[in-house]
This record gives sequence, structure tokens and C-alpha cells, in this order.
Amino acid sequence: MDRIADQAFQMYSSSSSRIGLGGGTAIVWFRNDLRVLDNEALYEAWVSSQMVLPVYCVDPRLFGTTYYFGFPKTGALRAQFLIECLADLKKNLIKRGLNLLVQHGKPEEILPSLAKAYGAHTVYAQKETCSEELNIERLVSKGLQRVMPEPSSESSNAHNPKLQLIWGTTMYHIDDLPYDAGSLPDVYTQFRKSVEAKCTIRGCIKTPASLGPPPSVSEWGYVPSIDQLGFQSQNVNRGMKFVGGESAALGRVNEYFWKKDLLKIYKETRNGMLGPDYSTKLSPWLASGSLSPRFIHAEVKRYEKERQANNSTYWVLFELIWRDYFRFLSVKYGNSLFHIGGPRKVERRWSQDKNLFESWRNGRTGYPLIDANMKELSTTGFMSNRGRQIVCSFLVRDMGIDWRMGAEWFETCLLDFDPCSNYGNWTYGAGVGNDPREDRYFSIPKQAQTYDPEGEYVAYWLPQLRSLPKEKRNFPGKSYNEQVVPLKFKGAGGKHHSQDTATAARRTNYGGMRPKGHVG
Ligand SMILES: Cc1cc2nc3c(=O)[nH]c(=O)nc-3n(C[C@H](O)[C@H](O)[C@H](O)COP(=O)(O)OP(=O)(O)OC[C@H]3O[C@@H](n4cnc5c(N)ncnc54)[C@H](O)[C@@H]3O)c2cc1C
Repeated sequence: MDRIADQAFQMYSSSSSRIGLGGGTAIVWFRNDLRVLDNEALYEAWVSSQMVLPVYCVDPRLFGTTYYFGFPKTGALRAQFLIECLADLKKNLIKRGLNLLVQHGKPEEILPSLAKAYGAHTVYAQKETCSEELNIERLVSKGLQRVMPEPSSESSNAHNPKLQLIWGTTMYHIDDLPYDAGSLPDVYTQFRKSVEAKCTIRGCIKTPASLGPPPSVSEWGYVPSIDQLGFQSQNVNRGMKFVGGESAALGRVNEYFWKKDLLKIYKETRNGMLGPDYSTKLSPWLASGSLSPRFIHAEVKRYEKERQANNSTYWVLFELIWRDYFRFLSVKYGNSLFHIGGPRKVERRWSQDKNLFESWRNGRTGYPLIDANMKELSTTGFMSNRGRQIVCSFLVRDMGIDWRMGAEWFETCLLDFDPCSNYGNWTYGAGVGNDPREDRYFSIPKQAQTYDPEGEYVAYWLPQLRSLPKEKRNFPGKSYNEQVVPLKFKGAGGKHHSQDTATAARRTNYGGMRPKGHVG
């Protein structure tokens, strides 16, 4: 893995040595950009200063906090993934002559005091878009304003240190959109067509091979262990095991694109559910920022040049545009993404029936396709896109349960949790998203027949079904758990059935409309 990562590092780095355009010290505050390649905040810090101090704050609010429905903000599997990301980032920074200062506490307390101690002129960080993260940005900025300049310091810094936020999460840069994010089209296809016609995707920032030396630091701090974060380690012994960090991310790109040559068939396989290779599985690294979407774009283009370009190679970019779209929508719609009525403020009654919800969460609904997917999620921290759409539709349409409960459980479990993609997709699935045309019902029998015709997927996650004939595994009747709710429709699949959503609402209890924890 290291050899593959080293090759990618070479290809996407510049050999330039210090150009020293700026003086003094800059801090890089790593957030969800845990990478060295194509990291503009790191690059800008390097260009503007003589020395760079990379910092990660292990924020207690990320761990141990619970949300509105009582689930932890971060589950054990994502915590473990994050630990691996940090260890790898530290290693890769050391290779470039730097290191990672790991501090335990809130960024708004740690960063101002570090800026003061090191006389830093600027804290560089990747810009976020959702309220919790924006609030922390505001607090950090305020804290920095209170740091008194010390003209006698090494940097001769006569001003307060400032927070410099840099866009870096999307494939298309926000500054290159043909409109302000506030005027973003409400229909994905319109957005996609306009960016494809009018914008270009910027190339990767070439990180210098050598970024050191760092300022003198007496104690670089330690990457926490899983128990120090308050979790019990959870072994993944079934399904896909993801390893956090940029090196593993580069390894997966190499494996999926180049070694196994799967990019050329992505469009045909991407709706699968079983095994490592039906889709790219890059989302956990994208969410932690161990991989940039521009890097994937550059590799797709290289593949198209060196091997072949077809619908499949394009389709990976098509999906990444969805990811961009949800990020930009969070700028346009702010907190409504987390509210029960979604961006369109849809008024609808939802149930918060605890027993029904628990049967969904624990994979005991009596529907093998739902149960298998929910078991995969809690065992591995991952679920296919097909699976996510199906379990979301079942929860909100067949059970009539408050979609935010499902979204919150996903937030706990998913390795690739990203507030924009998660809540964006859930609002779409619940029919409260910004696009009124997106109102989708997924019929379980139809989905099972199409995507798991031999019952291999359900038998993998529910061993008690293995002894059944293949065609029975998804339809086991009395030999499996009793079905907790009837299905609204038996035969239809993946079609619009918006007229029937009112029926679902009528048979549900009302569960309150308090705002979720994301408000701010
Ligand atoms: C209810 C629900 C919740 C979701 N929550 C998240 C989440 O928290 N984080 C997350 O990254 N994705 C989320 N998704 C989107 C999608 O399911 C995952 O991105 C995808 O399954 C990841 O697997 P992959 O990397 O193999 O994807 P691929 O099929 O290989 O796609 C390549 C990349 O495109 C992007 N992408 C693909 N589909 C979507 C989509 N519908 N929305 C946004 N980006 C997409 C992802 O970055 C993905 O890595 C959610 C989807 C649903 C239906």
C-alpha cells in the first residue's frame, strides 16, 4: 500500500523547495481534509509562511455526545476510521518534513492559544457549510481576535492572527459556479448540465515534496486510541473492512481503477450490494477528506486517456456531481436540511414509534432485504447506495417513521457520514427535499427480484436463510421473523407514488416537531 501511495504522491506533488513568499508561522487546522495531496489549506499555509504548524483538535463534542433521538454523534467504527486517518496523516506529514500536533480539546480554545504561543499570523482551514461546523469557525475566529499581537515575536506579527478559510470539499469549486450558491437550481439535472457546460474542474494543487521544517514543538501529542475516545473496539469480520487514511485511499483508487480495471464497468455494476467491487467504495475517504474529489477526477481523466473512456468512466463523475450538489444545497438551504419539513417545509405527520423504529434499526423487520442491509450497516459502517435507498423508503413510506430518526442512526454508523450527503439524500427519500419531483417509493419485492434475485446478499447477512431455496430467501414466509408492517405497494418499484404518501401519513401518530440538534 505504501508503494502505491508513494507513486501517487510523486505524481501529484511538485519538487519545488521552499519559496518563502511569506514570513513567520502559519497554522494548518486539519478538519475534514485529512490529506496531504491536493490540500489547498496546507499549500496556502506553506506558500505564505516560513514555517507551518499542522494541528488536529480531537474535539470532545464529536465523541460521547448524543443527538435529539439519543444516538451517539459518532459510532465506534467511524471513530476507529478517524484514528487511522490521523495516524496516516501524521506519517505522511513526517515524510514531508513536518509532523501533526494532536491536541485534545475544542478548536476555539486550542487554536488561539497555539497562535499566541507560536506567533502565528494565520490559521488556515478548509471551509465547512453546516451549522455546527460554522459555529466552531465563528468561535475560532473570535478567539483569534482576542490574541494580542506580539511585535517582539519571531514573526514580527503586528496584527491579530486571522482565520483563513479555504474551499476544498467539492469537485467543482464554489467560485467557479455559474451562479451564487443561493441561486442554485432545485433540480439536479439542471445543476449538472449547467456546470458541465459552463465550468471546468480545477487541477489538483501540487503539494511540495518538502514542507518542513516545522517550528520547534516540545510535545507533538498522540493520536488517541479507541478506548481513549470512550469506545470499545469493534471488529469487522464480515463485509468490507475499510482502513482510514490517505495511503489506503490512494491504494483503493489504484486497485479499483488500475489493478482490477473496474472503472470501465462501473455503470453496470454500481447498483450491486454484495462484495467489495460493485462500486468504488471511495466515500469514507472522501468524507474524511483523505481523498479529494479533484484527485478522483484527475485519475478518471488519466484512465480515459490511457485505457478507455465510456459511459461508466463518466458515471463516476456524474455521481460526484451529486455529492457536489448536496454540498452546495447546504449553502443554499442551511439548517432546513435538518428540519422535519426539509427545504420545502413540507407539513406531514410522522410517527416516532419506538418499537417499529428499533425493529428497523436492529434488522428485525421480517423483510430480509431490509434486515440484511441494516445488519451490514451496524457491522461494517457501510451500506450500498441501493441498500440506503431501499431502507430509507421502507422506514419513511412503509413504516411512516420520522425520517430524521433514520438519518440520525445513519449519522452514528456511517463511515462516510457527511451532513450534506446524508441529510440531503434523506430529505429526498422522505419527499421533503428541495426537488418536489423527487418522491420515491421502493418496492421491496421488486428490488429483491431485480438486485438480489438469488438471495445471495440476504443469505450472506442472515445465515438462517442460507438453507432455503434461492428463490425463497427474500420471500421466506413463516420460516422467518414476522413482518412488522405490511407493505404499501406489493408490485411497483422505484416509481413516483406521491399521491399515496398522504395515506401513509394518516395511519401514523404525530411525533412532535422540535428542531434537531443541528439548529444554530
Ligand atoms: C439515505 C441515504 C444516505 C446517504 N448518506 C451518505 C453520506 O452520509 N455520505 C455519503 O458520502 N454518501 C451518502 N449517500 C450517498 C451514497 O449512498 C454513497 O455515497 C455511496 O453509496 C458510497 O459508495 P461508493 O463510494 O461505492 O459510491 P459510488 O457509487 O462508487 O459513487 C462514487 C462517489 O459518488 C458520490 N455519490 C454517489 N452517490 C451519491 C449520492 N446519492 N449522494 C451524494 N454523493 C453520492 C460518493 O462520494 C461516492 O463515493 C447516502 C445515500 C442515501 C440514499
